[in-house]
Amino acid sequence: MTPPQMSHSETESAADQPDTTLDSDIVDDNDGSDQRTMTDRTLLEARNLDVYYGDEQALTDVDIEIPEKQVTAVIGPSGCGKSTFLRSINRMNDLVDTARVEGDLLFDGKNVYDDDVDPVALRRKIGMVFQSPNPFPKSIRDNVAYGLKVQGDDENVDEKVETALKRSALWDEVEHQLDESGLELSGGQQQRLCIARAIAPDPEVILMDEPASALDPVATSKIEDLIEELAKDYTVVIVTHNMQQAARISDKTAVFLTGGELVEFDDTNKIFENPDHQRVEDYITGKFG
Ligand SMILES: Nc1ncnc2c1ncn2[C@@H]1O[C@H](COP(=O)(O)OP(=O)(O)OP(=O)(O)O)[C@@H](O)[C@H]1O
Repeated sequence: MTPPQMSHSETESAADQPDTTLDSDIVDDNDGSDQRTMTDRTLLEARNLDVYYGDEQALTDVDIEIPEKQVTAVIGPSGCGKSTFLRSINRMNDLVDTARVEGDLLFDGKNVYDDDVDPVALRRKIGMVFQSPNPFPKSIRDNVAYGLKVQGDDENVDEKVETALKRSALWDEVEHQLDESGLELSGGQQQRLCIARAIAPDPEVILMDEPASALDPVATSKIEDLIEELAKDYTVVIVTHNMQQAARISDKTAVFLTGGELVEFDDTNKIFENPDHQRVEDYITGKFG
């Protein structure tokens, strides 16, 4: 079951909380070069992570180390906890009353569930893009500027909006209509607008929950190209039902199976060509799920 999408008002109220800077020593090493600077440095790590909704356990003892500036795909059958895992990374599960988290979720070595972490500051560092494009009923410019304004960042807004729209491969299509409504764009353009909104505050991680599942093949292909491009500068974690998509665009793949168990996590080629676990092979080859 896919949990309900957050409404705009929920998003705004989450983002309107007081802003403090996350305790983090991450250095912005984006030099703007076109070369993919893949490293195996761990940026996100779950240790013995359990997530419950009331009495129901959605994630069971998850251990994973997600490398920076790579694309990590999260796959598995419906209800296995993929979205729950994604939402535990930037504490979106905080917005679900019954959700409870145990264990550690480290972002650059800092547990995001520590008392001194402000979820709003965290979500600035770890942005999110949802399944259905959800632009605000505002102009294209204001949609992208929204994340900046919430943080009180009102310097060089136009420049930052332009940069975000260029990075999300939308600028060329909208540069002459920035004051028109974001809702008038096509579905694929709306999703790239949401990606621009997520990257405007210059996060380090972008979480994507089936970002292309509502799009046609051409728009999907553009989003896939964009995701590969984004991984030059950002760490991308993407939930997808589409195994071909995971195989095409990801460097690492995490396979969750029923019960919220992370069964295997490895290089994408290894997972798709020679997984260690029979259950993973059965899932990949379509024997179930
Ligand atoms: N808000 C919620 N309240 C209660 N239970 C929930 C909630 N969200 C998810 N669950 C339950 O947690 C389990 C994992 O759900 P989750 O949405 O994370 O799985 P998923 O793998 O992303 O599924 P899908 O592929 O269908 O989107 C399921 O049993 C689901 O019913």
